[in-house]
Amino acid sequence: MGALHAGHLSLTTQARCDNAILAVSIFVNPTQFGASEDFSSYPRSMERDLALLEEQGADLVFAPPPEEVYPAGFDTWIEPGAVAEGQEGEVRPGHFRGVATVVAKLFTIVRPDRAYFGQKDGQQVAVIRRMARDLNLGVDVVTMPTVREPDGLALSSRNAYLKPHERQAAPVIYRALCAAEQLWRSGEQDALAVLRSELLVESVDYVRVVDAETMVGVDAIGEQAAMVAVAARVGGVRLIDNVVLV
Ligand SMILES: Nc1ncnc2c1ncn2[C@@H]1O[C@H](COP(=O)(O)OP(=O)(O)OP(=O)(O)O)[C@@H](O)[C@H]1O
Ligand SMILES: CC(C)(CO)[C@@H](O)C(=O)[O-]
Ligand code: BAL
Repeated sequence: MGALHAGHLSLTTQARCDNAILAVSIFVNPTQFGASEDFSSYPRSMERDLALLEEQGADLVFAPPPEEVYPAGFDTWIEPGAVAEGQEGEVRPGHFRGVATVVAKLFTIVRPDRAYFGQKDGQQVAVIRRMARDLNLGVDVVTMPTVREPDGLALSSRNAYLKPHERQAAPVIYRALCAAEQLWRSGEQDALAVLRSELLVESVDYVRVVDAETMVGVDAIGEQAAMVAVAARVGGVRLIDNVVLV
């Protein structure tokens, strides 16, 4: 969505390496924001973003105005299924409908062979993978690892909202996820026990152990990869993060 940081640039660097042509979209998509969310205040830095993408060797930047993506009378939506019901989908009703619809439009306009998304938004990439498969979109969805600050905080455009003391507190989210991962590595299969470990961070919207592909909650962590997902408010800022247990 723009306000580029090293997390975004990890996607463009990999895409640049894998493909002859690199297209990047910068679009703060109004339909994935709830009425009381931060659409109008969301960080925007188009000139800086364009300079960074030029450095990255992008061939094309698609940065349409909202009315080009949603002209008057626009009224067709993609409604993802169960994969979008929990976690972010539960706290942000309609969010994944907006994400799926705009990503389907971007895929249709740009017609990429491969599309790159970050694991930081773990449910988002699961929703997009499911959509690409279910609708035979012919796009190979590539997931890139979460890029972090040295203290573990996942890079996010919304980190810019953190006040200094909140920025200091925010790495607790990743520390808690690491503690859960360690508990699992030490042989704990009980998903609830993993959850209980240390995931009592600031003000928690949710903390879940889900199947990493379907996003459906699991009781025991078995053969299938599981994702421990957290959304928490640090001060006024809502942050998400996750680790995958494989
Ligand atoms: N720290 C990160 N590591 C890897 N990929 C990331 C990271 N942060 C964002 N991305 C990915 O970059 C793409 C664009 O994300 P987006 O523009 O929403 O950025 P963001 O920084 O996650 O914003 P916000 O957290 O404010 O929603 C998404 O695929 C997202 O998962
Ligand atoms: C997938 C996406 C481009 C849809 O607007 C956005 O949610 C993002 O940048 O993560
Ligand atoms: N990075 C996911 C986009 C959003 O929070 O709306």
